[in-house]
Amino acid sequence: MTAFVDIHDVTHIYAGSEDGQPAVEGMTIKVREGEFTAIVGPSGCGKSTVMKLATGLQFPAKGTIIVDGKQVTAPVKLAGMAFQNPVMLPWRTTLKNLLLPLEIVQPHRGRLRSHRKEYEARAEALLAQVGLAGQGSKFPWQLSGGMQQRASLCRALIHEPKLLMLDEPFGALDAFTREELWGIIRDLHAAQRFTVILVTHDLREAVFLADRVFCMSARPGRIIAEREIDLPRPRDIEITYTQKFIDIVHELRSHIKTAREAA
Ligand SMILES: Nc1ncnc2c1ncn2[C@@H]1O[C@H](COP(=O)(O)OP(=O)(O)OP(=O)(O)O)[C@@H](O)[C@H]1O
Repeated sequence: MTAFVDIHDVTHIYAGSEDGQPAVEGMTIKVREGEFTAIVGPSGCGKSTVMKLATGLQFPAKGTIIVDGKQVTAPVKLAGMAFQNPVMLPWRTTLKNLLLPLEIVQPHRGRLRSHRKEYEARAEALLAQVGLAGQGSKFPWQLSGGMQQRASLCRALIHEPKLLMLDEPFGALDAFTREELWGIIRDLHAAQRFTVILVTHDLREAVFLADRVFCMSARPGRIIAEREIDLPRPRDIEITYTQKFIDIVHELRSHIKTAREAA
């Protein structure tokens, strides 16, 4: 398989680590272009570390990381990211928060001033896609938590990244809002076919959204199981009540249980 994200035999020790133990050890993950993958595992097993390594925010002590055919030696520009906390700047409107990555990432930074209207139209179109049409002029504190999280997804996608990294993006939301956002990210992925790596504690979320789920061991994290999710697409929420879906969730749960017990 030609991997779009190729993490090969990676070991990482944080410079500030008190015990000098690796956060991840011998970690190998290969993600195909356009694939939606999820990473699950016990708390502290190194899921967020994998995200930081794949996007060039940390560099491994051992092993190689290749994204889109290039070894990662600096922050990866073709990635967009969204986290559990949407972290919007309160003094900027939602639209201006969306445009923020463009003020940082080249070549958009150079083009932004002369092509502002084009970029604003792209931001408005993204807001419409996530059900926030016409909300761009509001400040983030005028939006609900779920609306802010949708806006943060738009911000992650504004520079049309080939890779979307999602670190527990729905973790702080109530169950109904979370499921609503599953539908939104599913539709964005179906329309734009970017590659996704989603870190989540929610096994139902992983199975609902992903083409493949990786299970990690307890720290130092490595992959202990990989599960192809062969449920048909498009998936809607009804699928979460089917026996096949429930069986896959149970299977993943048993891997996590084993990993926790081995810790
Ligand atoms: N900047 C850092 N400096 C030192 N140690 C760190 C740093 N960031 C993370 N760690 C340690 O590395 C290990 C893995 O952390 P990481 O955040 O990747 O785990 P996680 O699986 O995402 O955790 P959780 O599920 O609780 O969000 C943990 O033991 C953590 O304490």
